[in-house]
Amino acid sequence: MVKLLNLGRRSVGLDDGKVNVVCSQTSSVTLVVKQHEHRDEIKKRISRALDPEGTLKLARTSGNGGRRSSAPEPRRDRRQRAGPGGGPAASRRPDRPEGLSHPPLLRSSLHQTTASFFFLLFFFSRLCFRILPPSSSPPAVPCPACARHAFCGPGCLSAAAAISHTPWVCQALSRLAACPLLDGQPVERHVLARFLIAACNLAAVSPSDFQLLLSLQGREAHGDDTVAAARFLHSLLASFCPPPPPASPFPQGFSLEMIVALLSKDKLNAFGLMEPVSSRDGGEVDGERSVRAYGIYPRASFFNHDCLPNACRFDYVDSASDGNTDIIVRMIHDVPQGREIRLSYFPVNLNYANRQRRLLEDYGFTCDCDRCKVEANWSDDENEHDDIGEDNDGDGEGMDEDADEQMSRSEVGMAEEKETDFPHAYFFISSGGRMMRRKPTEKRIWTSELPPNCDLRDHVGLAYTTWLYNPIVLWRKLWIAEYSGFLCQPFRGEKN
Ligand SMILES: C[S@@+](CC[C@H](N)C(=O)[O-])C[C@H]1O[C@@H](n2cnc3c(N)ncnc32)[C@H](O)[C@@H]1O
Repeated sequence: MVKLLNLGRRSVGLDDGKVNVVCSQTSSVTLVVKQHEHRDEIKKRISRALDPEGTLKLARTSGNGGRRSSAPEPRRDRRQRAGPGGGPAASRRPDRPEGLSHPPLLRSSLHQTTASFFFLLFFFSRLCFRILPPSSSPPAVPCPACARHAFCGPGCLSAAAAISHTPWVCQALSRLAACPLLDGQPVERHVLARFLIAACNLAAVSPSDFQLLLSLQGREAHGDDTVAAARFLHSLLASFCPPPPPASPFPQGFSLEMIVALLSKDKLNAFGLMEPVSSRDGGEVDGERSVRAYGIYPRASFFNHDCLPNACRFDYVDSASDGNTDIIVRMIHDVPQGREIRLSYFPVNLNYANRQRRLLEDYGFTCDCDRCKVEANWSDDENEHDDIGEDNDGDGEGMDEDADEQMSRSEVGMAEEKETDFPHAYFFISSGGRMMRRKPTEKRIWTSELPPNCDLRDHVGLAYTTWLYNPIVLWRKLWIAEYSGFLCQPFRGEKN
């Protein structure tokens, strides 16, 4: 499920000629799904994906069309280690058991799609992906059939048995674990094999959700790596996988073409859910954080990328509340009416060259966002300082979370001198170069007083929860200063 919250002060309006997914429940959010291509296909996809009861409507913009909301990023934090995607009422997966029900916010209007499926875990519960308790009570509940996979409780186990850890999946994963063909293969291929098992299961358990998965962007393999991986996985599945479940529309298993398409969809659309910041024994995770699971959120996959995004997504996988695998997309700042809402597919601190390379390799496009237009003209030296520390993947490892506080006044001054280079930006900082670029009108960004009665604990907590991989943390301090008004708005009771 995708929750969309606008914490800004103005509602976001609509714009003629764009496809908008509109939520009639939240009154203050509109996300414009701006398709770069395949406009008609996207419209069809959206109408297929939405609630036929009409709580969500596909709306053509009509002037001031009221206040709406919609959904699509993948934060496309796909196979990134450490550091980096509601469905049709007609195709719901079985009701989730007590404790795993849908969250109250948008509950009735943004149904969790059954096509949000996940894979991969070690110390995490197989269905909800919460971290498992070390050995204390309540104990983790192992799968009675394979004992390899554990769940955080009986409810989680029984839901998984009907959805994602069906007897077929259980058998397939057990065979996969014992399959010598995977020895010595990169982790990526292990993960992709699990993804294909999950997809094969989805096709049998929920054919309509599988169709939804197929409707996501991505058909062809970008690059030789994907083709080679697809060939390998095709023969791997054929040799070790049990025959597809009887209900499967693919009685012979996936064809090579289907595998290529699925890998491509995964590559373009999967969101990574990161390991917690703390390890299981309570200490800090040493070194890189890994991804604990990937999820494909069909609606969230409508988000396009921007290197200076105006929204970001959060997850709260270890929270005790229901819907812990929901993605929450929050506006970073107010945006003018009609502006497309975009996320960054990776941490924003990557420099121009690395961003372009990654977008081309992973997502198949060249970015010409406003930030890229500006940075394309920067000298190599300027761009070099843009990545965080030594970590060229930009996942933020080792970053001092208070780096932004440490910027000296002279550095602020230097940044001010350059601000005309970057007129559209609210702010952008990089801890490597300790540079800050500010919106020209915000002269007192560092000294703004927070309004009285402003309880920042939740907000700071949110930022901390995700600081290693979420761009917003880079901006946390600035954000608080500049947008203290919106930070003071209540979170409407949802607790994550
Ligand atoms: C997850 S999809 C985003 C939604 C997609 N536009 C759709 O219609 O489903 C990712 C793909 O969208 C396109 N895309 C996303 N952001 C873009 C951008 N800033 N410029 C050009 N294409 C972009 C690329 O083709 C990318 O591989």
